[in-house]
Amino acid sequence: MTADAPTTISVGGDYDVVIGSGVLDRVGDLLGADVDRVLVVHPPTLPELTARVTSALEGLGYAVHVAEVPDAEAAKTAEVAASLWAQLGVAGFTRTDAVVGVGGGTVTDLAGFVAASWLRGVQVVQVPTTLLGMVDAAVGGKTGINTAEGKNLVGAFHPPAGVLCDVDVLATLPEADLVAGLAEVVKCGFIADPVVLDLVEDAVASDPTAARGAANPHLRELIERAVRVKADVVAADLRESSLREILNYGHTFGHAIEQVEHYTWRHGEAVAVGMVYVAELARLTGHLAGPEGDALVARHRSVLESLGLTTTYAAGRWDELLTAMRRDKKSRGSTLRFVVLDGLARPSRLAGPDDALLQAAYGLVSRRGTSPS
Ligand SMILES: NC(=O)c1ccc[n+]([C@@H]2O[C@H](COP(=O)([O-])OP(=O)(O)OC[C@H]3O[C@@H](n4cnc5c(N)ncnc54)[C@H](O)[C@@H]3O)[C@@H](O)[C@H]2O)c1
Ligand SMILES: O=C(O)C(=O)C[C@@H](O)[C@H](O)[C@H](O)COP(=O)(O)O
Ligand SMILES: [Zn+2]
Repeated sequence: MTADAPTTISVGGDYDVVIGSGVLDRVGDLLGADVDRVLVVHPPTLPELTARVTSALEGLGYAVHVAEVPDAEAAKTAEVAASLWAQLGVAGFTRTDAVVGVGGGTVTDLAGFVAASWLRGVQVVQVPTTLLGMVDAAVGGKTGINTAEGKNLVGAFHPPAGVLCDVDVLATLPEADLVAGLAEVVKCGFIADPVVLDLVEDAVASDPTAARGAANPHLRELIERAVRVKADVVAADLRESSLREILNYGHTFGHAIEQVEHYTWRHGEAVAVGMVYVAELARLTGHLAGPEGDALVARHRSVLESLGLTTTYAAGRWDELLTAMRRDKKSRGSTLRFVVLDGLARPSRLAGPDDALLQAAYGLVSRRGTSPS
């Protein structure tokens, strides 16, 4: 692999994810024909990257409109979505116009949802600027916003026209955000591609500090491997009828933490605890058994903790967590469902486990205090 040459990963032949160094100005290449107007949705934190994308598009002759949205999870609300619909309406966006999301997963989720719902669907090009956005949120067409009752409860499946990942932009990403993105990368290792785990462990062994940042020697390969895992899964099952659920590994408990903590935890931080929770649940329910099962649960803790991720959560919150978990999209009626592992890269499902086992798994990840770091 040449680090400098862009890599293009096709998602089922429908669209491309372009991963490269210094590729940000190529955003126009991903827009389809006939586009006149473009709405660039961005957070307040990225003025320079937004200006680069905007001027690249203006240079190609597009009528560019910009929409600054609140940072992080505060962007994923009905009020913010409604403000963007108003802006599209005033500017006269038609079905041949486009939305471009520039930012982390919160921005690409919002931009994708607004594109999915405007005129029942206009194209969206995603320009993720966080590791988590590149390896997960911007790819695959899950778009959405939160409601007071929970995470991502309103949304649509709306695949992008293209995804542009310029790895150079990760140089300014705070370490905690990069590490949160690594949690989703590690997820791909446990559910589908164990080489990901080997690469993370190798990076930590050679330089634990570098491993947590843009200097991680395997970062480009990790991004590409995680995108391939996601691309293969969503190409086979866009609407999550079955296979796609594996990408939700660790999310039942993780989303519950995010909600209970009022989104003060990063998504990846919550998913890290969620993966340890569900690994313990798999052991308690016999999905993971014997010395191999024990070793796999221990590997969850060791890989995630070696990156500086917390693998425990405050005790005494069970009722709130359970209420939030019941709203998980994998639930069917009153039956809670989890993605569990039967072994490394052998995902399976667990439906309706005993409340006592659910709570016992919580006991195994519980501690005093609430902060993820
Ligand atoms: N749709 C999906 O399939 C999917 C998958 C995974 C996660 N998600 C969603 O993604 C969201 C989390 O995304 P996230 O972790 O990217 O968080 P985020 O969007 O909040 O970004 C994290 C922080 O990094 C800042 N930032 C972004 N790019 C930067 C850069 N290059 N340099 C410096 N700062 C930068 C942002 O301003 C923000 O403060 C959650 O809402 C989660 O539910 C969606
Ligand atoms: O793409 C998917 O499918 C995933 O589940 C990826 C997750 O990492 C992501 O956080 C997703 O937004 C969760 O979706 P939800 O359906 O549980 O809201
Ligand atoms: Zn996620």
